[in-house]
Order: sequence, then structure tokens, then C-alpha cells
Amino acid sequence: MSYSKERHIAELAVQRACILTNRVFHSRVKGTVTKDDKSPVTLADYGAQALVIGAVNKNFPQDNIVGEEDAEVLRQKADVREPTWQYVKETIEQSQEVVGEIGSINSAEEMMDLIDLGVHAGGPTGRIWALDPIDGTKGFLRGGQYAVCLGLIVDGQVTVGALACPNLPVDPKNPDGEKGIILSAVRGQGATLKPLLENICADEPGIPIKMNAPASFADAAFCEGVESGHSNQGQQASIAKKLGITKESVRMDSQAKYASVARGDGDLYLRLPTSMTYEEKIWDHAAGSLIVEEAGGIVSDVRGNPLNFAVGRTLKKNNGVIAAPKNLHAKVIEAVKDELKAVL
Ligand SMILES: Nc1ncnc2c1ncn2[C@@H]1O[C@H](COP(=O)(O)O)[C@@H](O)[C@H]1OP(=O)(O)O
Ligand SMILES: [Mg+2]
Ligand SMILES: [Mg+2]
Ligand SMILES: [Mg+2]
Repeated sequence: MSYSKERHIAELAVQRACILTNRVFHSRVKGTVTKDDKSPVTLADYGAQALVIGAVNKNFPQDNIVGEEDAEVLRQKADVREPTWQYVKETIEQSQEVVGEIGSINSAEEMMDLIDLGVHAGGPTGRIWALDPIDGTKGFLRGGQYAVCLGLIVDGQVTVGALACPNLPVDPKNPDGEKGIILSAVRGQGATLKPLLENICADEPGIPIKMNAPASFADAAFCEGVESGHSNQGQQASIAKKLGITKESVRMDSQAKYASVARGDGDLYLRLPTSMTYEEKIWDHAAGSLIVEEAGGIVSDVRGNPLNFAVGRTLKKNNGVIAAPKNLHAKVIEAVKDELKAVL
């Protein structure tokens, strides 16, 4: 199968969602609510989830969806529901040219029902879309990096991925220039990048991307998260030292790290667990890991095992994530195993 329709719809869906997230970012009211796990969610997360699921459900109504958010807060709180609905409505009005392809939403009720289609349990069989409507909500709120992330898992294997990164520069050599890129990939067909345009019906083909293949760690730069609670930055620094990496790490929120490594603006992504009991979520890694693999890299857990997307909503068979160029991955895993020998 070519999966060209899936890729196209995924790209349009994440692109339209970014119109909404951008509007919310520039407004005063973000409707931030703290979830049970103490992480923030905003009305942009809810609105983006509704828009993306609407697009998937219109085109692939038989498919299952694992989405990060649910509509419980919206059903209870009119002061979150109503502004979310206003943003969704305005975004659809502003993107009429793609409504034929990725659909409309006609009421707040329908918006909440779409959000709640993301409840699937995941698993080893069938077609399952994994959606993070805003990955890096903390980055989004502070004006840093965030991403809208959508992956299609087919019989346990990530097969299609699209990542929209509104705050990554189009040209990494000009970090203060134009911002916003979309990366996408189909397994076996490579990864591409294109600018995130305001005019989303102008469907330019993407440019193929390849990861760097630095000859040695002395030339390599590594990416890690901003939040010290999401990965163990102390151990990451120690591994970098062991490997002979001399460049300062680049810290950014969200799957923008996978995007940076895939396009060659960075070489390694280290995500060492802060706790061996934390289960990474499939929506935090599906699209990004496929894009890195299709750009020529290897993505594994800290033991060097492939990420297993076939066991539910989380990657419960894995701990942490390491993304690296093919020629360096085995050496990184050696250093990681040495660093974590007390817990592995
Ligand atoms: N203890 C943790 N370890 C790893 N990732 C976490 C942890 N707590 C939250 N996250 C997730 O990390 C992601 C962002 O990571 P990064 O630091 O790379 O930007 C978010 O999706 C966030 O999930 P959540 O959506 O529940 O906040
Ligand atoms: Mg996330
Ligand atoms: Mg999220
Ligand atoms: Mg979240």
C-alpha cells in the first residue's frame, strides 16, 4: 500500500490544527487546566484534538484512535467548552478550502464527541491513529517548541507519521527567520519536510530529508528536553561526556527534538527515564520515531530494543528513548547501559 491518502490527510489535519493553536497562543485566554497528573492542558489541546480527529474520522471512519485528551472537562465547564468551540468554529471558517477533504464540525456537542473518539486502548492489530494534539504543552505556553503529532500504527507498527512544528525555523541556519515546518513519512518511503503554510490547500510536495552521519562524537550535537522531570538531564550529560561529545546540548520541548535530529539540525536525541516505572505514551513517539527512522536513523529504548507500539496506549515494554544515526547508535547504547547499570 502507498498510504499516500493517509499521509496527505495527516498533513492537512496537523496543519489545520496549527491555525487554531497559533490563534490561541496569541490570545490572552488559554484556558489552562491542570490534569490529575499535574500536567497542563489548554483549550488549544482540546480544539486541536477535535479538528484532527474530525479529519481522520471523515476519511477513515473504521479506524481506531488513541488521543491524549478527553472531553470530560469540556462537558463539565462551559467556560472551557465555549471558547474552545469558538476557536474550532473560527478555524474551520478560516480553512474552508479544505473542509471538503478534512471535514467540518457543526456544534460544541459534535466537537466533544470527536474528542472522545480518542479513547481506544491501542494494541497489536488493526489500524490505530495515535494523536498528541499539542505535544509540549509547557513549551507551547512559554512560546517555545511544541508539535501537533499524528501517527498511524498498522498491526503494531508505525506506518505513517506527520509532525507539525510551528516554532521550528524553516531554515535552521537562520533561526530568527521564517518559522513553521511539517515533516511526514511513510514506512519504506522516506521522510520529507515542507514549510507550514498559512494557505493549507497549497499542497507542495515535501523535500526529502536525511539525518546527519557525523564521523565521530566529537562532531555530534545532542538534543534533550527542557523539563528536568521528563528526562534525566544529569545522566544525559554524563553519557555525553563518556562519548566525547563536547558541544552543549540543545534543549527543546516536544517531538520537535525528533524533527531537529531527522532534518540534520542535531544528531542524537537522548531521553533517559527519570523513573523506571514511567510509561512513555504512544502519541509522544509514534510520528517522531518513524520520521527519524525514515530519515536514516535508529530509534530504540535505553536497552537498544525497538519501541513496541503494539501493547496499548503506552510503551510499557520500553524505558526511555535513544535516537541516533546508524553509525553511532550501538556506541550510544553501550554508554547508556554503562550509565544505567544499577537499574537495567
Ligand atoms: N515523567 C515523565 N517522563 C517522561 N515524559 C513525561 C513525564 N511526564 C510527562 N511527560 C511527557 O513528556 C512530554 C513532553 O516531553 P518533552 O520534555 O520532551 O517536551 C509530554 O507529552 C509529557 O506528557 P504530558 O502530555 O502528560 O505532559
Ligand atoms: Mg506529549
Ligand atoms: Mg499533549
Ligand atoms: Mg499533555
